[in-house]
Amino acid sequence: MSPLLMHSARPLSGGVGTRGGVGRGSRGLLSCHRRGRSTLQKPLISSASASFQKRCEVVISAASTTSPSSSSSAQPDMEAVKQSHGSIGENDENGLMDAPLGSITFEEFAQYQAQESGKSESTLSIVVVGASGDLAKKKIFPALFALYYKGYFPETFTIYGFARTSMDDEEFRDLISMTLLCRIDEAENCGPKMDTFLDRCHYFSGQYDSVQSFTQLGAELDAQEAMLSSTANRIFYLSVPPNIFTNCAQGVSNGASSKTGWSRVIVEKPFGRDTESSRKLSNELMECLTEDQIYRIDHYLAKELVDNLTVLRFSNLIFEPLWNRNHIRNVQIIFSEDFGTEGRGGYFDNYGIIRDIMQNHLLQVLAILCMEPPVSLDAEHIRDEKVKVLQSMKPITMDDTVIGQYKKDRTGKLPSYLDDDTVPKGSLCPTFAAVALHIKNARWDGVPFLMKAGKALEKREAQIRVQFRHVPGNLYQSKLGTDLEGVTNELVIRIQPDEAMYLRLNNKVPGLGMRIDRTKLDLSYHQEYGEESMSAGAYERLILDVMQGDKRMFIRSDELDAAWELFTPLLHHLDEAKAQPELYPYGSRGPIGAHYLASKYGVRWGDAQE
Ligand SMILES: NC(=O)C1=CN([C@@H]2O[C@H](COP(=O)(O)OP(=O)(O)OC[C@H]3O[C@@H](n4cnc5c(N)ncnc54)[C@H](OP(=O)(O)O)[C@@H]3O)[C@@H](O)[C@H]2O)C=CC1
Ligand SMILES: O=C1O[C@H](COP(=O)(O)O)[C@@H](O)[C@H](O)[C@H]1O
Repeated sequence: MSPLLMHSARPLSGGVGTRGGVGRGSRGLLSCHRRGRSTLQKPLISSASASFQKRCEVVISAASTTSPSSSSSAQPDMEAVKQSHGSIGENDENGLMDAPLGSITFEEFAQYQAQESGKSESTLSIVVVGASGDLAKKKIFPALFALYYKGYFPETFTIYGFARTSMDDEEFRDLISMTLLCRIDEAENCGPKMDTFLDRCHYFSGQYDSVQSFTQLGAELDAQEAMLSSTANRIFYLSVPPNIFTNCAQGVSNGASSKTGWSRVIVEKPFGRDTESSRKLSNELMECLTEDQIYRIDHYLAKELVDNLTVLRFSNLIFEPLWNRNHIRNVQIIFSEDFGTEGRGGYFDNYGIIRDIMQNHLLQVLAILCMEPPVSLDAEHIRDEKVKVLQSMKPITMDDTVIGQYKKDRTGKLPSYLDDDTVPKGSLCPTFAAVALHIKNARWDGVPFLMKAGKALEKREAQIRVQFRHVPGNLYQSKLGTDLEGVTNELVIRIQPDEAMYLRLNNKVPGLGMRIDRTKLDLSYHQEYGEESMSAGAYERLILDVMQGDKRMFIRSDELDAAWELFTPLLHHLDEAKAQPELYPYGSRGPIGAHYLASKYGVRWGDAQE
């Protein structure tokens, strides 16, 4: 049998609209996957299948009487496919070898058919690798659904979950449907949209270190996509533990990347444990992917108020002239969570709070806050400026570092870090850290950047506080008291919760006499923009950016390297010295050492004063 016949016969023998017969497990290549829920996918696939079947029959009958190259029926088809795909048999844009000239794959044929039937918009497939995991359930699938709900997906799209766990499509849909939400308006068509979305979700059980698994997945994707468009773009979201990133990237590159469009790979954090391991990981990824294809996620960059930092700084006249050592006394970047590492102790103990939060999320915030104005808003220009900030930072000293670990709360009801069964006995892993950072450049020389991050603290909060210098020769000094540093202007950017920006200033209390009050110019996002304004989650924003190829909010390899170069000596020193963390009670404000660190710079933590 000619290759043409072999390829063409596959879907026909699998049967249209059945589950089974083709590919893996219980799914058929052209299966409709629905039991009473589908509204959209079924007719689309059915009509594509019928038309496909008709075209195959023409080719098959022609091929069975004459050779494809001499067949009057088959010849125009082959030519048209060749024209629409360039030269079949040569390397395509992903460097993959296709079928030899003279044969035609089923996918190529179906692509041609899709093109013929007018489906010119490219289709998008998103594969979540590690789909059975915590992040996938909590963040990724809800974000994908929200994007679909809001109309950001192309008309045709396919979602695949990939993991080792054995599940069929229905079980997978049941699993992810638990966390899908209509955040905007529960009443507005949420149920039907959810059903349609779930219809497009499929599951593939495979091994992360098996190129064969990825090749099979690739073949399933080829088949799905071929019904929808002649151009298929693919996003692979690696939501797996970091030791499997490389295997997955190899699998994607060698077995599952798109043959007709782009393939992009989202890599979750952590990117290594230190400079060396991060470089190793980067090199391994670069062996199978190009930098262009890699999207290293830092979801803090997509938080609304972090995204707004460049707007605040570069579209308002009033801040930029003050944004330097002459006017700013110190900057604080604060992260706290009111829960411990419960359930994630195994992961966390290998990393600790500095690697988990500071080296990435908080340092990224600092880089945007301190960078020079970029040449443009282009991702490369912004990342160029961020790298310069990171490369201008002084090494962190132990004198400028405090580490802590939570113990039981005062009542003894809330557990200590060490009470977690997944944490090794006697672990010294810090769940809290505070550091003072310094930038050696003309703008920031002498300004301390105080950063602290902790788990199991009194509240969940992330904020930036820019404390300005006092007014020289202040005419109102007698009214303001002796602590002039305590009544300076302060710009507070509350990243979460209850997103807000406010400026602390001194103001006359209305009425007779002269009393001065420290008050706020307050922009509460909730009040100003309403609840809907905050409905876009960080993961939605990031996935949309990957769809659009916008890398502004993703970490470039040199940025990553500079971030590790800053923290690695400190991290190694803490490990080698077996530094003892200061214990603090669960639910408290953290170790007292953090307050001493701030006072060394004549500063008080702003969050402690509210
Ligand atoms: N969860 C969170 O809140 C956050 C997570 N991240 C990062 O996202 C990624 C995914 O996180 P999360 O979903 O929590 O991770 P999980 O531990 O839940 O792992 C995801 C999936 O990977 C597979 N897996 C787990 N351990 C192993 C292993 N040792 N060997 C092979 N496969 C394994 C499992 O799927 P199966 O067994 O079915 O193959 C699991 O469902 C990680 O890199 C994490 O650091 C980043 C920020 C927050
Ligand atoms: O990356 C991480 O972030 C979360 C905090 O993210 P948020 O968006 O909820 O503020 C943190 O809990 C986790 O330990 C860390 O890995």
